[in-house]
Amino acid sequence: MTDAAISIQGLGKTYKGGKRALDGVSFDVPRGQIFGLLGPNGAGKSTLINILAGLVNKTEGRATIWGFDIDEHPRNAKVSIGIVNQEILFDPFFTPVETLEIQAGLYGVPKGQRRSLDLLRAVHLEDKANAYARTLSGGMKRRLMVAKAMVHSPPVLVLDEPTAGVDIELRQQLWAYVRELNAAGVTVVLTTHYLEEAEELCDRIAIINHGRLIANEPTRELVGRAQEKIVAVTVDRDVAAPPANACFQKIALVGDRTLEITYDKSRVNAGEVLGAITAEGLGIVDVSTKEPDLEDVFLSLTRSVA
Ligand SMILES: Nc1ncnc2c1ncn2[C@@H]1O[C@H](COP(=O)(O)OP(=O)(O)OP(=O)(O)O)[C@@H](O)[C@H]1O
Repeated sequence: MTDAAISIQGLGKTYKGGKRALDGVSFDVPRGQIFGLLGPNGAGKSTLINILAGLVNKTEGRATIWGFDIDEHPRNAKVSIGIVNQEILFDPFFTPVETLEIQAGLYGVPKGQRRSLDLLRAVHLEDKANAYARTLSGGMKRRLMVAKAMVHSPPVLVLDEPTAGVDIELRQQLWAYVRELNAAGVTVVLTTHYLEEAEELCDRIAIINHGRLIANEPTRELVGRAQEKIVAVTVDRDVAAPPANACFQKIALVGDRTLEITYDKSRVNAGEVLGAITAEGLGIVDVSTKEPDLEDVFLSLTRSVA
């Protein structure tokens, strides 16, 4: 028995035809977190989620959901998780409220315990409760998919690329709802290509590339791992050409008096960089630094193991 919301050990998948989609992937999703699963297209994220959903058979390894092994206790594992897939799947001739009632029926939720209207309210679809689902916009359908995944009140919710094709306003609404669910105790796993969102939303991030896990850390530590740092230095006189120095990785003149310097923070510190400027006889008037964002980290990690 594990305390993790999801625990994956040595998970592997080789598709018929020989494609190795997952290779020895192990990680835990701690309970109560918003956990980001990132990776480039084709990295294996959907395969992993489909294994958890019981839609794809793994070839090796183990996975537990809320302590239930997906092979030994598949029913308990299944009711512990709600999954929102990339594809929008529901019958267009049912209304949202009917869609949720049918789904609750499939999960054996007794009528008295169903909360279809509450769920529709939470995803801002209460005024569409009785409209035909096929008349909903793309964003509304996606929100209905989230509500559908929550009918059996699972402790873990997985969202596979939930905001692909959703406009910014709806995306914000969806994230607000994800945060509310998480605040109410639901562990959330999401895959996304929007790195800045993962950075903003997720407590912890795992990165998969070519079927292998290449990072699994608290978001803040992951961001801190970017080694490149940029400092913009404004000096007290016009500079004709940027000075060269071994501690600069790159230097560019971005105005008559502003130099943008990229340095490797594992090798030199900001003091040495500024010292190299003053050693050129230039006075420093202003300094600003740019923190690396997740995009930088992601690119440097995926590049280094490609
Ligand atoms: N049913 C299948 N049969 C054979 N190969 C498959 C199958 N499904 C996926 N693959 C391959 O396995 C690899 C991983 O695919 P997967 O869909 O898991 O990646 P992903 O990270 O979810 O990508 P995306 O973000 O594009 O959805 C890819 O090379 C894909 O082509």
